[in-house]
Amino acid sequence: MLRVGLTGGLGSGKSTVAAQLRALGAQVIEADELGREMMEPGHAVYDEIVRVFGPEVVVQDGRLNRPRLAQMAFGRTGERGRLDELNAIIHPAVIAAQQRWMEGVFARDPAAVAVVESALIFEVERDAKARGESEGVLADWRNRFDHIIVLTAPDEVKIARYVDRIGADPARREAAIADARTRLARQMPDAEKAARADFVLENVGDLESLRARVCAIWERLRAESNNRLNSGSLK
Ligand SMILES: CC(C)(COP(=O)(O)OP(=O)(O)OC[C@H]1O[C@@H](n2cnc3c(N)ncnc32)[C@H](O)[C@@H]1O)[C@@H](O)C(=O)NCCC(=O)NCCS
Ligand SMILES: Nc1ncnc2c1ncn2[C@@H]1O[C@H](COP(=O)(O)OP(=O)(O)OP(=O)(O)O)[C@@H](O)[C@H]1O
Repeated sequence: MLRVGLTGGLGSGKSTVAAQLRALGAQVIEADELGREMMEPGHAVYDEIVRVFGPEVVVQDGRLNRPRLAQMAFGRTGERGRLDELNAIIHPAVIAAQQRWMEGVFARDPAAVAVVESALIFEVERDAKARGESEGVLADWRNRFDHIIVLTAPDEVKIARYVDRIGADPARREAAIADARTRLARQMPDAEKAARADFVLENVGDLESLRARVCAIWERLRAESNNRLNSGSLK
């Protein structure tokens, strides 16, 4: 068994690499997906968001108004926003769900390589400490992962990819770029992420070059997982 974190800033290529790893045989989960599930009506996280942010973040069908919540969380230009409050509600639940998912994967397949894709592996701990929470599930990402893969790219490349991916129409492009910059500003710079990584993938070339480097990393991860199983050194 091997627990791998796949991280990188917005638009760095995490989902792309996650899909490549999945095709090679990794078990992969996306933190964003877990977060989205928990933000659906019927979940405690949803209830807490509505309690803290008020009924204005709910639309008619009872689901959350994500653009409104994003505006409140990240703030309008020049405002601080309320992201810390939102993170404090969502992050502990998402990390706990990641842990449960990994336990399930390894129970089914002790040789599995389990990959958690998340933009915020390092930020979760940094932001929890800033809130004064130095104990608990968020405390140390090193306890949760055996290896970390970090994707990097210049901010302008990341922003362009993000804006293209969300399909912002030309009239909304400037606003989408500003939104991307606001989000990036709340993420750890690439150099700090890379300094904590076991594998750094600079994603500035074409997809084929990325895939070749992902394959090489995959071979090492798979071999290590098998070696651990064979030597009985399950953590
Ligand atoms: C504010 C919300 C409602 C905006 O939703 P929206 O659909 O517009 O964006 P989405 O969730 O798809 O995120 C898009 C990108 O924004 C960036 N981003 C999202 N949350 C954060 C955050 N807390 N800090 C920094 N960057 C973030 C990431 O790069 C992410 O890939 C949502 O992002 C959210 O609830 N964020 C806080 C919880 C969180 O950390 N989620 C991400 C991992 S669980
Ligand atoms: N090397 C590359 N060459 C060309 N396009 C790429 C490359 N890497 C990623 N992309 C494209 O850039 C966009 C963003 O990539 P992806 O969704 O994988 O990033 P992400 O880190 O998961 O983003 P987000 O944080 O916004 O969810 C996608 O449309 C993807 O197809």
